[in-house]
Amino acid sequence: MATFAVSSGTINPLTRTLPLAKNTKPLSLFSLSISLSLKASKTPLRASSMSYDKQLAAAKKAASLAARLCQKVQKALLQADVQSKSDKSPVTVADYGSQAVVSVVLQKELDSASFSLVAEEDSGDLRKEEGKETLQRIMKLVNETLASDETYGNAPLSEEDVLAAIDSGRSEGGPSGQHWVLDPIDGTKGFVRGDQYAIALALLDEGKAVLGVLACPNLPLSSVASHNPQDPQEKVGCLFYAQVGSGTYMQSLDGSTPIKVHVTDLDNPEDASFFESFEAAHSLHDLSSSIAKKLGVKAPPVRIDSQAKYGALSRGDGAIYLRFPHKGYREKIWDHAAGYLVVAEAGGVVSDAAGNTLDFSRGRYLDLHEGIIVTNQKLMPALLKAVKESLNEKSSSL
Ligand SMILES: Nc1ncnc2c1ncn2[C@@H]1O[C@H](COP(=O)(O)OS(=O)(=O)O)[C@@H](OP(=O)(O)O)[C@H]1O
Ligand SMILES: [Mg+2]
Ligand SMILES: [Mg+2]
Ligand SMILES: [Mg+2]
Repeated sequence: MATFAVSSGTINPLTRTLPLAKNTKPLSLFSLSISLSLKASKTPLRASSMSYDKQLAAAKKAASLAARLCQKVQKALLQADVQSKSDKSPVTVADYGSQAVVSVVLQKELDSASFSLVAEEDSGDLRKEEGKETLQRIMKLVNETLASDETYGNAPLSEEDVLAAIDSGRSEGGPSGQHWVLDPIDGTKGFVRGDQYAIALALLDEGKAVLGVLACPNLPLSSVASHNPQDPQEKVGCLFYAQVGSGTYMQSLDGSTPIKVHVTDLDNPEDASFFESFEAAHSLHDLSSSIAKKLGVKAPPVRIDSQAKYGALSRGDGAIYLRFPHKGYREKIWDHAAGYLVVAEAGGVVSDAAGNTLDFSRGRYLDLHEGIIVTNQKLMPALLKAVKESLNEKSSSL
């Protein structure tokens, strides 16, 4: 079979063929949820007194398997794999496949009776006549991925199971109970370009983020500041994870010993570097550069896709992340919940442009003031001041 080279941010598709699933015997997700519901716990526990170790292990497994699926697709990416959703944003077989894998793994590993998932994708387009072929491909990918883990080897999912797994992400979330929050591929544009993307999974308990897992298959294990994309020896593939009150850890996606990570302790903004969206349509680059100038930041912006920015910042690759969407854009909780906890547990601060902490308890949207800013505790006061001044200048120039 032909192979693909993914190097220096470009993808060369050489084949349209993906391997067939090893197993074809269908297992209904319904029967799966019945058997798992018998294990459901009836005792609600409060966020502050809980350990989330079991959920964390399940989330790491789910995100790592989803990353495996995404890596396979990114290596073989075809234009035909990229569809446009009704809001014109791209979606690929990997976005759907990743969402299905995470949903199935979480339900298999944990109590499925109380399972609630707030996730980006839904199966609407896949249920249409023209979505049939794509659905077939997603089902094969999902089954191949699950079969690659020995625990799930013998029970392939049917098309209906895959559709149901994707649609389990329709929860509205909210302030009570536990809700998983998933972006199956954050940075789909980066994914399609062959650049950075992340599988971002968080758990909310009573409206607060208590777990955050970020799988970043293309992020170098060493700092992005010293990253050399020409170096074939350079290792990539990071898994960041955080549990409330327990710090943030990073390991390689192929399973190295985890190391505890911290945001930078820099206190001079002149020495800081800052991250922003790769896509200018997603964040006002002019505004970020005006803020950076006020702070005296000398380094040029580091533009990378997705919540990989939160991961990179949590280990001190850069000191500041600025995100100012164009007017009218409403942020979604899955674009920030996991990244928020990864940074907060590494000692960083994430707020809106007015200094308010992010509120994930209000449903699928994040309602906030103007934008999102992220840095360490020492730099935050100066950053807030620069943000306020730049926003005032911007509004008085309109
Ligand atoms: N107009 C607009 N403004 C702001 N943000 C938008 C906009 N459109 C999309 N999105 C969301 O941006 C997510 C990608 O995150 P980033 O901006 O960090 O990455 S990127 O550099 O743009 O690729 C991206 O996440 P994914 O859809 O999961 O890729 C979107 O949720
Ligand atoms: Mg999207
Ligand atoms: Mg996203
Ligand atoms: Mg996405």
